[in-house]
Amino acid sequence: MFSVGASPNTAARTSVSSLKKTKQNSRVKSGSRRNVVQTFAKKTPDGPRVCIAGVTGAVGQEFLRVLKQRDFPYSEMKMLASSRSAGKEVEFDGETYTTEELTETSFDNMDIALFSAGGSISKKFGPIAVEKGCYVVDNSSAFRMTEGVPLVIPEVNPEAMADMKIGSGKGGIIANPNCSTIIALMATTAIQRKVGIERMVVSTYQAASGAGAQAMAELEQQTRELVNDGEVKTKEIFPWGYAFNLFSHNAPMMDNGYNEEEMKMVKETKKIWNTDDISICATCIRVPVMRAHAESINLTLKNDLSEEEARKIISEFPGVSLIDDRANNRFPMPSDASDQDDCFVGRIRRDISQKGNKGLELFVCGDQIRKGAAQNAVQVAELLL
Ligand SMILES: NC(=O)C1=CN([C@@H]2O[C@H](COP(=O)(O)OP(=O)(O)OC[C@H]3O[C@@H](n4cnc5c(N)ncnc54)[C@H](OP(=O)(O)O)[C@@H]3O)[C@@H](O)[C@H]2O)C=CC1
Ligand SMILES: N[C@@H](CC(=O)OP(=O)(O)O)C(=O)O
Repeated sequence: MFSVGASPNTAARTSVSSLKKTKQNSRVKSGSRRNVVQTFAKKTPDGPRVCIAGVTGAVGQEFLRVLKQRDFPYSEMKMLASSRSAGKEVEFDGETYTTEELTETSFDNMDIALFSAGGSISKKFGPIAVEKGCYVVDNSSAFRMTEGVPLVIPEVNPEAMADMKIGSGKGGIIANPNCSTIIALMATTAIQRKVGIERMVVSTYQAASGAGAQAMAELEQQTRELVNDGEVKTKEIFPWGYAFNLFSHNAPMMDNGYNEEEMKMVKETKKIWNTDDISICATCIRVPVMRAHAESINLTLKNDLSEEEARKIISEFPGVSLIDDRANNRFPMPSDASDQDDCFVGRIRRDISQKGNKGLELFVCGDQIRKGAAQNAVQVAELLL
């Protein structure tokens, strides 16, 4: 077993896997499966011109933090949101920017547009940006299943966008996968590569951040109300109480009894792994956690894999750290993953309900706004450089 440090936060950062790979500021090179550290300048005349559509939202704000933390090179930065936010000041990298209303001319002379303003905005403005020669990294689900649009987790399938580079004279759309999908595949891709996965059953425990900044504020408000007044009074985002409660994911329900979030996990996994030869089902639940998702994953493998080998290959995967300390009953928690780049995996064990060494159970936590959204998108943008 792997031991972890005394405090939860130390524990989160202490992992066997940290020895063999880079952490903060690591970059994944196209065509490579390992993180490679590179040093980029920040504001630099030959950097790309970057705009952020949805900068005032939970993901948009995280874009700014991630761009800065990863020293993303840029020559110009433009902040875009709805007309409600036009004129709002945004601080980035020591400069003050005025938020502009997103319009058709917003993408003139831009190289990269990071979109996180919802699917309808992406559908309307994504193609306009591309027409103007801009690369769109889209956080919404608008184009994820569109043929020809790469759906990329840089640690998993950078090759899907290998021919997309700034300076090529054309633009394009790259879709950022659904956050629950990203986190699940960070935990399981090493296993898929090594022995193949026949069946994957996922149960998620999803944070408020996945429903946006207002849902996070409502969870905080309801918690205060429950503690101070004994009842939930504010129900603007969800029709039921969220604090001290949990409920089936709020994505629209489909005819087959699964909701859209669950079906995204099924379809997106197949596209990212480029295979139909896998059975997947998911149950997605919203829990009263602020920003990191957790997922319990049950696998049926195509070939035998021991628990020890599984632990080894998962720990070696870039962007993954282990917290798997049975002696102290210490496994990944959302508080470990919040604000962290890595996804944390633990509870790696044989599924005793399956014969031989073909059944595996594991648990993963990842920050929904970070690796589940903004960080993954910025890593994708790095592949464009
Ligand atoms: N895995 C992933 O890739 C994830 C993707 N997402 C995607 O990102 C989107 C945003 O999520 P999140 O940040 O949590 O949501 P928020 O509700 O926190 O923010 C929404 C953002 O979109 C902007 N916006 C809304 N309407 C318009 C408009 N008409 N024109 C321009 N901008 C507009 C808002 O601007 P204003 O403040 O002015 O209203 C705000 O900046 C989601 O809808 C989803 O599509 C989210 C989480 C994970
Ligand atoms: N998956 C997010 C919501 C979201 O934004 O999903 P998508 O990017 O697939 O629309 C959640 O936790 O609810």
